Amino acid sequence: MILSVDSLCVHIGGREILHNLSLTFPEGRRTAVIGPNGAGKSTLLRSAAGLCTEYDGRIALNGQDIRCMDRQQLARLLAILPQGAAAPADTTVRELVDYGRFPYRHWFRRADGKADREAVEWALSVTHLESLQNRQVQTLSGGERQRAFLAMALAQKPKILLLDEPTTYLDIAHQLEVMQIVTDINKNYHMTIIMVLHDINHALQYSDEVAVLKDKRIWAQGRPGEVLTADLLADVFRVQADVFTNRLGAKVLCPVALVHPAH
Ligand SMILES: Nc1ncnc2c1ncn2[C@@H]1O[C@H](COP(=O)(O)OP(=O)(O)OP(=O)(O)O)[C@@H](O)[C@H]1O
Repeated sequence: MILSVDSLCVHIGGREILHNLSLTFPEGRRTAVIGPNGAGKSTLLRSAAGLCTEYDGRIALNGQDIRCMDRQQLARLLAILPQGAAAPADTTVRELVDYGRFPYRHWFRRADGKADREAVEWALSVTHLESLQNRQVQTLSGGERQRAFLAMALAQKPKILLLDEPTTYLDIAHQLEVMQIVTDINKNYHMTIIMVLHDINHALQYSDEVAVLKDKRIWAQGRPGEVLTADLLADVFRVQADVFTNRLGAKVLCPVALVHPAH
């Protein structure tokens, strides 16, 4: 399942947010979308998920325009974990994950089918939430809550998973845990992952492709190790960075200082 964005222009409140943006997300790969605050990363993800419908251009799944799909049809192919997702009060983890089955339900069929139960069990299992399934979502820690929302998106059994800053507010161990779960899902189930990340080193370590957004446009795109350089960080983020090789032999960028504008 290939997600392609062609000549995408988004205006919100009379302001241009994305300008003539074209991009193809490779099937079965993990793509990191990075860029400064306000570059339009969330808008790109929300548009691709059908949540932002006021745009010019074309967004397609395997060549089919998403505007020609109804909400349930799109949700069987693509799931999004948005920033700051909130659960209704008094919802248990299992109930939350079960909401992820909405693309497969009809108004006249409320009862759970076998496929629904299996999808919920699977989503709870890959996110290591079995023991927490009867807890109220509002009692979970930040890391546990993030896994619960991830499980809800997975219960949709999508071909493509969109994650908007999935590690925000998590400590470093829980950040790595979420990134590892996402990597396992990608490897074991061939699910395409598209994730907005702020941590450049997560993009280096956990993605196969990177798309860099700046000033409403794609600034650079390609393999993370080639695209993410000290020069790019200076150009895009105005940050000086040192480059290291870590103990796994992987490239690491360490931000050191702001680039001072030339006088
Ligand atoms: N509903 C909205 N109403 C008005 N402006 C909006 C709306 N949604 C987004 N914007 C504006 O569009 C621009 C891009 O926002 P977006 O959230 O897509 O950026 P981002 O790259 O994801 O930023 P961040 O890294 O800070 O999350 C911002 O200037 C934002 O204020």
